[in-house]
Amino acid sequence: MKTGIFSGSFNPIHIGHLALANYLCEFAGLDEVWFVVSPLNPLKNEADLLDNDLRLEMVSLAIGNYPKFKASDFEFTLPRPSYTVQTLRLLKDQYPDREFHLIIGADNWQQFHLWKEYETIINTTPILVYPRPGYEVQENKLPHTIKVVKAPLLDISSTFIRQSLQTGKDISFFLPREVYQYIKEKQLYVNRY
Ligand SMILES: Nc1ncnc2c1ncn2[C@@H]1O[C@H](COP(=O)(O)OP(=O)(O)OP(=O)(O)O)[C@@H](O)[C@H]1O
Ligand SMILES: O=C(O)c1ccc[n+]([C@@H]2O[C@H](COP(=O)([O-])O)[C@@H](O)[C@H]2O)c1
Repeated sequence: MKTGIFSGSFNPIHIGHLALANYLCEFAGLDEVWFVVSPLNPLKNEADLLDNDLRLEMVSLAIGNYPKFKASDFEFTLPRPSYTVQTLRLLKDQYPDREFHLIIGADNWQQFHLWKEYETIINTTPILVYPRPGYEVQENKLPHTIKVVKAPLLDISSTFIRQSLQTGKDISFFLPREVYQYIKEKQLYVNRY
């Protein structure tokens, strides 16, 4: 079983994340993708981060009943900040029947040398890098465990979503309908950022 680990802040999840994960399952050989919601990215500021449970709930709403996706709270009980090397270690211990592949965007790949024990991750886990406009990946210099995914590019970010919501834009087509409704009902991302 090839399982993609897509860990992230997902603050909130948007169609860019979902389309990429969908592509990886249907066209790039993954059997499933787990969206692992991170309590705290070690390199990000906590100030603009919504509660873990709210972000997880939005991921659950977003994936609906597509059988290859799973919303995961695996990192909720781990120490903070959320170090991926530790997450992968524990995942491999607890799910020895799975072959884990780490999914990251090119923005994260550019900063990968700042990640805790990044060399261990490179040596022990295949990585799928998703190109993002503005973040160049030099494919000819990559270690053999790292593959660049030729998925269609959707140049949107959670930052764009948060800022648009805060300024009152109707961006309902950038998020799954259920997530957009949830954000509106709970009035998330209104008075912050
Ligand atoms: N449009 C996108 N399509 C596919 N993957 C994305 C996209 N945006 C971000 N990612 C990747 O998804 C993972 C989780 O991203 P994250 O939750 O930080 O989203 P983000 O949109 O980059 O958020 P923010 O703008 O708050 O930094 C990261 O590896 C990131 O590179
Ligand atoms: O392990 C690290 O040192 C590390 C450094 C930066 C980011 N990460 C992880 O990378 C994932 C993507 O983060 P984000 O905020 O871009 O969605 C998230 O799961 C973070 O915990 C991990």
